[in-house]
Amino acid sequence: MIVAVHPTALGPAAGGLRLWHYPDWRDGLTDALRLSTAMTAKFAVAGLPSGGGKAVVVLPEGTVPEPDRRRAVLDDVADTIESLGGAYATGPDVGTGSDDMAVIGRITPHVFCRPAHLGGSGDSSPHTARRSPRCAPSAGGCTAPSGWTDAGWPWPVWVGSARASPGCSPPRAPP
Ligand SMILES: NC(=O)c1ccc[n+]([C@@H]2O[C@H](COP(=O)([O-])OP(=O)(O)OC[C@H]3O[C@@H](n4cnc5c(N)ncnc54)[C@H](O)[C@@H]3O)[C@@H](O)[C@H]2O)c1
Ligand SMILES: CC(C)[C@H](N)C(=O)O
Repeated sequence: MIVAVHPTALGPAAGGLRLWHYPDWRDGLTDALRLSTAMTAKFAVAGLPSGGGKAVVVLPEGTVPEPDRRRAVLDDVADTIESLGGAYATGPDVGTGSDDMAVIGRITPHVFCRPAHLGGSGDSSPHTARRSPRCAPSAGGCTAPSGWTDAGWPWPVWVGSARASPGCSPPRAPP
């Protein structure tokens, strides 16, 4: 398990927990460092007083942990986060979701996106899915064409459990 805390100058670090397969644990380390840096940029763009962070649990290729084992792993993650005393808070990411945050939240308060019925902010994936089509042109190095809307995407976008509405008309090519 790797927890990467980028800067905390503006506030405690936050970023999701990635539970994913890597050929080697060092690949997970590289991912955690890369993604924590990206979280810093995301918070800066949003004007939020947080630093970037990321947690990665490296699963061996081709393995799927049994429920008991998965639960034990989440407990270990929670213990580690709790030991950091609030310097880092986690949330969902690839391989984890709100229910996993509920498990972590039994051990540490430094977790977000727990299910709404437990008092958390709920699943972040619908919001992410809805906005992803808008971000895609920027990520590709071009700007969105004028008239681009959240619905202006010709194929469904999945993030976690959520699906963004497929577009009613295909986006035009960027100028
Ligand atoms: N879930 C959220 O609330 C949230 C919020 C912000 C950003 N994100 C970002 O959205 C992206 C997707 O996250 P998610 O929550 O949908 O994860 P998820 O675990 O629900 O889904 C990830 C999917 O990607 C597939 N995948 C992983 N590695 C792949 C590869 N190398 N090639 C092809 N497919 C691969 C997996 O099989 C899985 O179907 C991530 O980059 C995550 O950081 C998620
Ligand atoms: C929930 C949030 C931290 C998300 N995983 C992200 O990468 O932005």
